[in-house]
Amino acid sequence: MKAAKVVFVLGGPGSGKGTQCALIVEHFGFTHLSAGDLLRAEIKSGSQNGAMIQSMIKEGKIVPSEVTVKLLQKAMLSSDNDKFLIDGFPRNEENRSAFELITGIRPEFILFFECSEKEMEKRVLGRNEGRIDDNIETIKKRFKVFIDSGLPVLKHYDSLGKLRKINGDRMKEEVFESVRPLFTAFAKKD
Ligand SMILES: Nc1ncnc2c1ncn2[C@@H]1O[C@H](COP(=O)(O)OP(=O)(O)OP(=O)(O)O)[C@@H](O)[C@H]1O
Ligand SMILES: Nc1ccn([C@@H]2O[C@H](COP(=O)(O)O)[C@@H](O)[C@H]2O)c(=O)n1
Repeated sequence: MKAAKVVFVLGGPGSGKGTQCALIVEHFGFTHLSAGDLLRAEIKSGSQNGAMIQSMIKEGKIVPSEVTVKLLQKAMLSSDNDKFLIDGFPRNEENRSAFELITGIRPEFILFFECSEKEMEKRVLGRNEGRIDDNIETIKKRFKVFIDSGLPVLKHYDSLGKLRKINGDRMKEEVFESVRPLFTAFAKKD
């Protein structure tokens, strides 16, 4: 597992992480692992953690790291690929340290989409995927959790010189033109 190359993809709810990950997969052959999608699949699977995860997501809270890291680790181990985009993770310092401790992996870099709350709110409310957390009450809670728990993670990686900030407040094609050079450089290095 230590040979795996990981890029963490972060940003507030609706900043466009999943959308840009799909484009990176298409152009650069990464495997996309969304922590949120893995947690939602765990609810659907009837796992004994399902009820707890559902209630945390409904409240916009962060699920205990052990649960999320195990899901990520399982997905990575069952993949043939060695390049992963881990989307929506780490959401707090506990997520970060648990991942490093359990997997022994340090990320190559962190892709961070900066976007205004007004734009993120508009996008999430317009998403129409039937998510239990895409309502104005939960969105406000998710914004607060992002500021309180997510910013310290970004500061940590910034101090290591690993943070790559992208203006996510533009059309998705324009955003991707800022993302592309980071992965072109990474592919050359590889
Ligand atoms: N640059 C963009 N401009 C306009 N709409 C966008 C843009 N990027 C994504 N969207 C739309 O906004 C919504 C949220 O995007 P997406 O799911 O990629 O965000 P996210 O950061 O992964 O959100 P979350 O963390 O809540 O899962 C989707 O409906 C998507 O189609
Ligand atoms: N590392 C994470 C990621 C997500 N969650 C929970 O899932 C919700 C939805 O996440 P998205 O990335 O799909 O927006 C999020 O609000 C958390 O409740 C988590 O606990 N830990």
